[in-house]
Amino acid sequence: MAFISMLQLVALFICFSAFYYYHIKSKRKQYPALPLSWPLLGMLPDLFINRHRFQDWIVSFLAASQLNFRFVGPPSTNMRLFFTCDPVNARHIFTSNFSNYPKGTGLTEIFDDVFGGGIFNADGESWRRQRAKAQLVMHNPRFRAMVSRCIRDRVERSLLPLLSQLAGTWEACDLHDVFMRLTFDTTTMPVSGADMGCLAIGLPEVPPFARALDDATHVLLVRHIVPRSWWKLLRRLGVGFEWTMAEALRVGNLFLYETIAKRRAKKTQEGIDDAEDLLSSYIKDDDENTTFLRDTALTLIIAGRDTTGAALSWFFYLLAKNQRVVSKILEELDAVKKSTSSSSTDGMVTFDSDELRPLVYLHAALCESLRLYPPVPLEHKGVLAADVLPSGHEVRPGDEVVVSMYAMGRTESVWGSDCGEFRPERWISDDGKLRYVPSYRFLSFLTGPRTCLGKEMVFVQLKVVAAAMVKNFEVEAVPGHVMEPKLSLILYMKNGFLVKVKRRQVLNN
Ligand code: HEM
Repeated sequence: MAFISMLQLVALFICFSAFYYYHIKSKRKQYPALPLSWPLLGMLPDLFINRHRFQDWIVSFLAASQLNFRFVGPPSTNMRLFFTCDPVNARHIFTSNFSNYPKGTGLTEIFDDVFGGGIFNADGESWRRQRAKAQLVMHNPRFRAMVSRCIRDRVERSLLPLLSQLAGTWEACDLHDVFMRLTFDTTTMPVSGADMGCLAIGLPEVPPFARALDDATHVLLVRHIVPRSWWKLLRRLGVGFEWTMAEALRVGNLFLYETIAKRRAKKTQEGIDDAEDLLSSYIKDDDENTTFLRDTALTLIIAGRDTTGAALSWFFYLLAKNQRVVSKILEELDAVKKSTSSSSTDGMVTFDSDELRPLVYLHAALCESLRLYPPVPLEHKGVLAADVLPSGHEVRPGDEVVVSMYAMGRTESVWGSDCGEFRPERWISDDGKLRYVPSYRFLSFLTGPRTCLGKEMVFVQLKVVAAAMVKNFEVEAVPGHVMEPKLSLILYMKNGFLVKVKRRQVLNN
């Protein structure tokens, strides 16, 4: 009897599998771009198969589903993600019904040991208070002047000499690595006052703090993918990738607490003036508690360094493929009264951020690059109360809303049939001025009350670096090098960006 029922069970299983196989096959045929839901596994198999092209996979399923798609994980995990790249939904989530879409407990748990109570991980009153304070210190004109000085100094003393040396040897270099080092230096200095010296001729070994940040960022991504109970167990046991995180936090905290102690000592001995770094401003005003200072400094360093480095990398990747755009940027730069930099940079030309502010084409080209390659490609939000989005889709508590900035930048109904092209002209109106584009369509810096606080600082840095490099060097991508985004929270380049650089003939005005 038991034997027969076992046979029956096997037969039943085979029939069910065959039926399901044909059902899936016909669905695949009908909707080839949409993820399919499997018993026990939900849609995870599609995610796994497409992990090497994660962002483009999201673009394809959102395009095939009128910009909105409900993704479900294995039933046991309660993983319910509502993907959207619909601008009206983005405006609703980030602005009109902002208070219903907090970071959510799922995300705050993932980020807790890295960002602590810092602004990225805060909601409600704590977030409001931190945002007001950060806005005040970052909008201080003396802080802005310090950011401009710092980036120009690094370009003249580190970036141009390094590229000049590489140009002399016609040696290939990884420009992605160069930019990550540069922006690590140019973020850590204004945020914490520490000079990391990552970018120099010979590309010295990066300091342990920089490596710790890389490791922590990687583990944060892994925590997004594996079920919560798994990574929490590994963390309790202190093994696997959670061991890496523990070590990264140890190294990171050592650096941060030492830096805070130095700033405090300086305050006691010499006082602190307005022109100094953000950490000093926090200490000067009300000397917040040490944990808060650590969380804030780390949040701002992570917020600024890799995003800006990734933005520069993708911008030069697009320029390398679009010489027409390079020529137009050069034309615009030729009209600027240039300041020739010091002899240490071999007569190369650099620009001050004030000289670059009026340049429309350069600004348009940077926005165009940020549209196609937003350094933060996805934004997650929790759902407090059940709601109906403007697209008509319902979301309920326990769902996670995932807005794809990467997909929105590549959506025809938002940017037109040439949305895949790099065309800075789309940002310029007929009278030659910058065209107004609502921030819920150009989401690279988010929109609404949580809009990026570093946006102005970013454009200053991007312009000073881009202008100096375009003016003094020709950048050629090494043929055959495959360029694609890495599966990560930031849009890094998976294989780096191998280039060769050549000095450009500079005619001084
Ligand atoms: C190209 C460079 C950058 C891009 C694309 C970018 C993008 C973003 C995005 C998408 C957010 C929203 C993140 C979230 O809420 O989950 C954000 C928030 C933020 N960004 Fe940036 N960012 C960049 C550079 C910077 C820099 C250089 C700083 C300052 C050092 C900075 C400071 C912040 C802060 C403080 C927030 C939190 C705002 C809040 O929660 O109220 N960002 N940024």
